[in-house]
Amino acid sequence: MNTAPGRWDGLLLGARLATLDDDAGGYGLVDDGALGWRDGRIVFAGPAAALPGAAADLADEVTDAGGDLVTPGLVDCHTHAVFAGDRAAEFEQRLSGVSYEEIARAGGGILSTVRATRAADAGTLLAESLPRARALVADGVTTLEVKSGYGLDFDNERKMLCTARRLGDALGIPVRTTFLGAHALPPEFMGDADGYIDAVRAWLPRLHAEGLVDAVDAFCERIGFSAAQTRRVFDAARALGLPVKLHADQLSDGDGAALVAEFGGLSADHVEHTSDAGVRAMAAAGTVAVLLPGAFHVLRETTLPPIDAFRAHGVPMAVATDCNPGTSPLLSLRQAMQLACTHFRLTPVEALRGATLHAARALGLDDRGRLRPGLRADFVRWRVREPAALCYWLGGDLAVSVHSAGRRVAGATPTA
Ligand SMILES: N=CN[C@@H](CCC(=O)O)C(=O)O
Ligand SMILES: [Zn+2]
Repeated sequence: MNTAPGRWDGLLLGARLATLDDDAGGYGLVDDGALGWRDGRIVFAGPAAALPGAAADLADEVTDAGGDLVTPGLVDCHTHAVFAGDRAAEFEQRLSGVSYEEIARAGGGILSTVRATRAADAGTLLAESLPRARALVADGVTTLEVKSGYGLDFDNERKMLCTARRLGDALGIPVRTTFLGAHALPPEFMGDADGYIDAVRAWLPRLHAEGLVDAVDAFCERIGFSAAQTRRVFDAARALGLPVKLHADQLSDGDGAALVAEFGGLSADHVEHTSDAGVRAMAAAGTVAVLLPGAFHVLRETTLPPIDAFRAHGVPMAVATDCNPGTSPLLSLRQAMQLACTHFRLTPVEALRGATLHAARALGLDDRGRLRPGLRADFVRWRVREPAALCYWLGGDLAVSVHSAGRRVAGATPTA
């Protein structure tokens, strides 16, 4: 039953609900739908005709959605949205023919953002990061993951993770923090990657003790860290009971997907070069494939992730922005969904499920990503009717209002 005792905080009527609460992989569409919530949780999601009483008797605030599409709030499950500076000059350099790997090997790339992020004080870092996070929320994001990885020493990794938490407080949405100490080798450890991994392993319990770490990640790649080094980071995470995820097989097949699956990881991210064996390992472990078409697009990659194999083996596919200053300066998860459709040939329903329930799963969260009684009242009212329109428009201002735990965090007032 959808009903619950007591008055609800809010009720949206006349909505075209895409509940995504459909085990067959559909939109779970409900025309002339109603969505009710109380104390931050959904209490009703279904046909208005099935409401247990007159709207005015049920809820304190009743809004007519006028036929607008209403979806679960979007979940951006892979970002590096906290950083200082930008890399526009590097973009220009890459367009003239220099590759991302060449720039990285010459001390640019990630390390140039490390220099800028280390130089920024906490207030500056927050001030620079907030507009990016605000843009993501304005386009429908109600849960945001943010990684560290541009500090690469204890104090600066801590500064990044604290800033990520402050972003959530400022915007009124949950922010999930991922410790990515093993993102790049900082200059002070040049020639001693194993020594750096020792340091990362030592920082992790201290950061975790402060409640700053929800998951642990690494960049397993020829310009990042080896499988053996990644394994040592994962061992440290496991010792603390922390879940792992991995930047896996982005530029080459390094067996990253199989490695993170071996640790029962939440997700393998990028996965352009993942082998069939890697896909099978992910399927067996229940590891989500996080697709990052923004980085694929900006780097003008040509090797597609094994989408058909993920489908065939039932590996859930999430879609995220990978918002970062180097490979994916992307400030809209809807735009990432669009790129996932055009570049990776996801269907619009796969893209929407990928940016909601599968993304939630990639963060280990099962209380959001669908419109269902009992789950968080995270939802977006859009000024379109067709769910496919979310992937169809390139840019634009489509969100009428964005709600986190029932509270409006972006867009017009609920009655607008
Ligand atoms: N691949 C590694 N990390 C980021 C890029 C970070 C950067 O270039 O600053 C990514 O997910 O694409
Ligand atoms: Zn990333």
